[in-house]
Amino acid sequence: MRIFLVGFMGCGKTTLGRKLASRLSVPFTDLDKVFEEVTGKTVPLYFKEFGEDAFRKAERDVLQTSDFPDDVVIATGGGAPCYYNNMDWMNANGFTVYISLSPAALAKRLETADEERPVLRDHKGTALVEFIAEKLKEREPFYKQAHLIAEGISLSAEKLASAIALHQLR
Ligand SMILES: Nc1ncnc2c1ncn2[C@@H]1O[C@H](COP(=O)(O)OP(=O)(O)O)[C@@H](O)[C@H]1O
Ligand SMILES: O=C(O)C1=C[C@@H](OP(=O)(O)O)[C@@H](O)[C@H](O)C1
Ligand SMILES: [Mg+2]
Repeated sequence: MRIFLVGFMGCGKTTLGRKLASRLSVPFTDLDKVFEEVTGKTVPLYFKEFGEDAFRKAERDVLQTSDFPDDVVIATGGGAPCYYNNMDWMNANGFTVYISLSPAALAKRLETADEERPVLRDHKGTALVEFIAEKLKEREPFYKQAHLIAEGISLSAEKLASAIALHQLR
């Protein structure tokens, strides 16, 4: 099965995706990493040089022209489902899982995360929570189109694997 993990920055797509893939004994792919391989630039550098609109176009092309294996776990970038027809495309080309987390929980993780996320700019503290809450409101209608919604607090790869297996049996 081709599993796409979607959700806001910091919900754990990359971290959990790697563990889930290992648990299912399938390869793991991170869309941000594929993006960097294809374009030859890191995501923050691409943002800086070409801006967000160009990044979204390139991200769509990378997603929709990648030759993903049939069995794979793919961690997407937090904005990917919300631009162009990417969410429909993922729903048609795999099984999608939204890892859902509250703005406060996301902020707690993102405040300390060292990976550079240009979309967050330099928001910190309560401004960060407010920024996330606003952005999540815009993005959640897309995330919620996923085949499965998983609560991200204390979510393990084992729990996620079981939830996916259960959903497949329905
Ligand atoms: N289950 C978890 N509990 C606590 N912190 C986590 C958990 N999963 C990820 N993190 C931390 O949150 C940050 C963002 O995780 P990451 O996997 O990069 O999220 P995403 O790919 O969704 O943006 C990282 O610093 C990571 O160590
Ligand atoms: O939410 C976003 O708009 C983005 C999320 C990032 O991925 P993560 O969700 O893995 O941080 C990365 O694609 C880029 O910085 C933009
Ligand atoms: Mg990630």
